[in-house]
Amino acid sequence: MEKLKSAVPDALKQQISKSTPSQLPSTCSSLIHFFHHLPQFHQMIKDLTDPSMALCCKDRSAALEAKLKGNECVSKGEYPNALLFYSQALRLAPVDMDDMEVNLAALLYVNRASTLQKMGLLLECLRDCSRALRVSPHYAKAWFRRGKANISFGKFEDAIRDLNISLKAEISSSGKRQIEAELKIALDKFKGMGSSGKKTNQNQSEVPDELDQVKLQCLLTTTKGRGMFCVEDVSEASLVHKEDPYAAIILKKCRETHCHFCFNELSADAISCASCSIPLYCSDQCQIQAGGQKFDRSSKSFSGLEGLADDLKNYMSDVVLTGASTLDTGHIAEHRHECQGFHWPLILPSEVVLAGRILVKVIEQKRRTSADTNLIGFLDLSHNYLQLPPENKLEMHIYSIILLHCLQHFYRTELPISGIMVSKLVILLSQIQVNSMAVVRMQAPEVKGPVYEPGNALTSSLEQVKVGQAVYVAGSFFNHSCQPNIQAYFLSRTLYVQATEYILAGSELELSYGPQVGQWDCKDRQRLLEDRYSFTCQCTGCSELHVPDLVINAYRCTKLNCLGVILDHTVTRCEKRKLKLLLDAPTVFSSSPHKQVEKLKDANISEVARHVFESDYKLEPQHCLVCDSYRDLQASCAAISQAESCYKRLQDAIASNEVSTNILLDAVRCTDLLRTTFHPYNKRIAEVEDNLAQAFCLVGELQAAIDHCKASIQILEKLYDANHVAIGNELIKFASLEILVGDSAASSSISRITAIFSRYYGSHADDINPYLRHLKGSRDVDKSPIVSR
Ligand SMILES: C[S@@+](CC[C@H](N)C(=O)[O-])C[C@H]1O[C@@H](n2cnc3c(N)ncnc32)[C@H](O)[C@@H]1O
Repeated sequence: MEKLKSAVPDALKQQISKSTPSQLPSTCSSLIHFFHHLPQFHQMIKDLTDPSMALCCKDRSAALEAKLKGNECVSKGEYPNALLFYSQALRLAPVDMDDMEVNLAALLYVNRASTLQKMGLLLECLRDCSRALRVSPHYAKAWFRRGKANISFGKFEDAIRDLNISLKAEISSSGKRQIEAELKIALDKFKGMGSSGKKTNQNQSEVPDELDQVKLQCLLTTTKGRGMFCVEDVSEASLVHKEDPYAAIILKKCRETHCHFCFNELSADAISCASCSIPLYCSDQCQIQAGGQKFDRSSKSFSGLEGLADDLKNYMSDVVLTGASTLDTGHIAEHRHECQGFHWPLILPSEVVLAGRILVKVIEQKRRTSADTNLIGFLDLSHNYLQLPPENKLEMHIYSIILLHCLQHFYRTELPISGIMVSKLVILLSQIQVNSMAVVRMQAPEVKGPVYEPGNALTSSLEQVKVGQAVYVAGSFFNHSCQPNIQAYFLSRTLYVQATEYILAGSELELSYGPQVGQWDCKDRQRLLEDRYSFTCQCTGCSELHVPDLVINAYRCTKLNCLGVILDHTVTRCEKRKLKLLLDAPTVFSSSPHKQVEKLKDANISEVARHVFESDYKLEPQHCLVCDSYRDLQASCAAISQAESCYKRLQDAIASNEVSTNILLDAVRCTDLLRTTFHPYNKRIAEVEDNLAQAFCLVGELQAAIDHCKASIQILEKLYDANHVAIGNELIKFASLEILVGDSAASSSISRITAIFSRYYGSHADDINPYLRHLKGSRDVDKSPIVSR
């Protein structure tokens, strides 16, 4: 990329850096023309699209090597390693490898199934047996393994059928003897169990999602372009929107750990694409929907075994043909055009590959509806092309031309390489920047046992991890607010949007694109939104004076018992801008400064910044906003920086689980300094209290841990609404500690957490945050305290 960039002549670079959307067809044409005569460019496209050079090819000898390693691990009893090697072999095995006694894929599935069974993963074992049978329906060992798995499952009727088919398919007499012995076990158990061993319905009943009848309208706003509004009142905690992505892609860092279709964590029996070694899926269903090819030849060539009774023949075809369907799922196969021995999807950035998926979907949809194939205007979404830095504009041009060349290897003449087409891709890339959402999962903490056992207290913060990136068409019309009234979350790759408060008819529904009031101060939120999305936030949280923005980074007044805030220059500048906005055009905003004081009396704004409204709206840095006392912030910062190095030592000690008494005592001492320098509601104090709670928990001083955790929550309650999810997350740690000391108050903490999480995630709260289920489970267990209070 860097080489291509530097090869572009300066004059063309200049043109591109200054280009507007309407000039794009011309700048794109010029760059196409330049690359057309550049051998380096053609070499790059060849490298990305030549199947003989692809890194993603199947590899017979590597598959066999991995299989051998798997076998060695099994013989040493190293089952988790064996699992890894068999999965790797399956990923690399060519689908039609029939030059061995048994098809290699079928053999590998059975080997993996037997390993899974040894690891106690019966469902996974059963699925792998069925996959082996879909490739090789007459494979006696696969039926045998399936029979054994069904015995372990207690499904004796199925086990008897599996073993009878295995017996018919097996040719060696020693093999037959082994099967007969297993069959006897199954028959005995079936008789012994009576009806409880009868076939059970494996399908888990799924609770349908209830989408409340919330009517939404997309309307033009005065400051933020289009936005989503509700037509009627929306009650708190109701689901207002649910949508599957137009296109989605897994992030590179999650390729080996998460399903490439649904983005859930991969199961032990993950499956791979039949034609390339890149995507991994958690289930056959995900693989079908993604459009990758399956190890599945049975539907074409299935024939029952000679002399088999009719009911066994039917059973056999049920097992072999289930999941083999090439049923139209309604999904556009998002992997198919990336799976022809090309390895560009592996190399290009995720958002470029995502743009390819969107373009392909547009083409396929137009094909299905026989619409005009002139692909003018892919998606009607906003973009930020004009605001992009020059460097990004050039990169987008180059990537769009590369992507189009790569896609041409699949679509040939259907995708002409023209200035117009490339310009549309450039716009698509900037639409993706503004509109795509990060699909996130709550990182589940490793919980090895009940919460009331030491070591299972959750004192570190729950982290959200980004697993995918997706574009939702209607979801793209929700604007951002730093004080959102809705929350977005994801199950599988589906977007859910839920109201977190009562919303009056005609109001705008706004979610947070990341930053929120209480999390960062106004200038930091604005900076992030400018950098990432190229807009200046116009939300109410960034337009009105309020307590969290005033206190979050504030210093303490030097006068005893005064709660007024002292601000530094940067925060003062930002708050002054808000004040000026209000004074210049109070009618644009919901309330005038005076009214705001009235409105915010409950929120104690006068307690921390009365002066602003009493003395001509004066806001001076380094002076208390209640009593005007002066604080030398340079000296305060110098003192705080010493304390910070002490906290750094504490954090390192927590990370390595080596908290010494000295480090802990130093940190406690420094916290006293922090409390005399920072405003009592300053977020840094909350963070430090949280660290101290974690450290005290690690050294087993649970009461001290509880006290510090509580102190942290009390500060957060000044920064966020009391029912905010950030408080819920902290309360999880608090309840976890309460349980550990046997405090019966844990029960009410858990009730509060449950209420908060239902407000944000409705009936999906436990799925979104698995630790919550764990915590709730503990409430029902009567345990005496491990440490008495
Ligand atoms: C995902 S789109 C939302 C829909 C968009 N308003 C439209 O007309 O298509 C994001 C874009 O909306 C605008 N936007 C969203 N929230 C905003 C806010 N709080 N302040 C200003 N502009 C905002 C920005 O232009 C941003 O790039």
